[in-house]
Amino acid sequence: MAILVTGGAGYIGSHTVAALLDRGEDVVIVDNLQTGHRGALLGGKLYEGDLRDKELLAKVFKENEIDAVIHFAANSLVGESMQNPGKYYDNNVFGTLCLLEAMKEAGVSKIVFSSTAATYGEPEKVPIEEGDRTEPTNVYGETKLMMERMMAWFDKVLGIKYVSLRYFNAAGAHESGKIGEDHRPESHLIPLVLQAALKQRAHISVFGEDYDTPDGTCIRDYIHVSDLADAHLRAVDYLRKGNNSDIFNLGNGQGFSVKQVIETAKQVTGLDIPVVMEARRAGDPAVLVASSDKARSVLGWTPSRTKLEDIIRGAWNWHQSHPSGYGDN
Ligand SMILES: O=c1ccn([C@@H]2O[C@H](COP(=O)(O)OP(=O)(O)O[C@H]3O[C@H](CO)[C@H](O)[C@H](O)[C@H]3O)[C@@H](O)[C@H]2O)c(=O)[nH]1
Repeated sequence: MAILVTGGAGYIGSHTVAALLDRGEDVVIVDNLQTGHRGALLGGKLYEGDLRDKELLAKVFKENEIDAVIHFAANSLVGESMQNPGKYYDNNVFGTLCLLEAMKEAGVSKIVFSSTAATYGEPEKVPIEEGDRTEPTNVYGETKLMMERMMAWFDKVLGIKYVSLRYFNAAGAHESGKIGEDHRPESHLIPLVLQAALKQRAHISVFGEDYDTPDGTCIRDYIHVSDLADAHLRAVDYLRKGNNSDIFNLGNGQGFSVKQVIETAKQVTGLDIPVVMEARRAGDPAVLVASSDKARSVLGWTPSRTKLEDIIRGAWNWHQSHPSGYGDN
């Protein structure tokens, strides 16, 4: 039996594919390679194409004995979603509908879903727990919440079981040094800081130092991408054992400020990183930190790469050895 990974050539998808291959799973990937990279795949059988292509999906389910799906394929840029909402409803929401319909047709009843802390919006308290209010403040978070709700109804009506994993700030790179983070354009803090260290950009901008936090900059929960990958494998096992659908936060449980990230990057790289203070970025909550107690107790998940310094060192190794990311692919 194989596991279908949609969006498997993306950042978190490719690390999950690597972890699945490591434990000997058969892996089938569907990726349209719009934001993913062929070079990020360390193995598996790739179908290059889009979830909204119903014929392609029918062919994938026909040609492979798929037992479970891990669903990453989506657009995930908050800023872009606020400029082009239709793109997010189409690719994320309609794409997920096509996938669930294809699963129904093929009789596949297990799906692990890549969700986000952006489903909560401005948190009502910190650390955030799964039962807390979900009121997204951007279209990206809204579409992910809609996708979760769609899965809940496909479970109630058709018995398709899901595990939704709400990640906080994915960071770091694979221990092998072969795969890492390559977004174009890059908008995430750690890769941007490291690109500034490599002199690929003139400086790192800090978006706001007047937040209600100890040093005035935003606090986020940075979680290693390989720890995230491990949680997906545990979620597949959880569903294979016949458990019920559920939602889990995935984070370190520890927050670091933008200034702490930059200081740590300076130490790890031993390089000067020019910093420019700028205005707040729209829609950034001051503090986002996860309670991952539920994932720990129910899935037995324990993140093992929790030191910010180690997370940044892994990312630095990747950036140094791949200064142009995956190059043209
Ligand atoms: O050049 C930059 C880039 C980011 N930041 C700051 O660094 C922090 C982290 O920003 P990222 O863009 O790296 O990450 P976000 O917290 O905005 O977003 C992440 O978490 C979101 C959930 O809240 C979504 O899941 C999203 O996809 C994911 O990247 C924020 O306070 C941001 O303002 C800067 O100061 N300068």
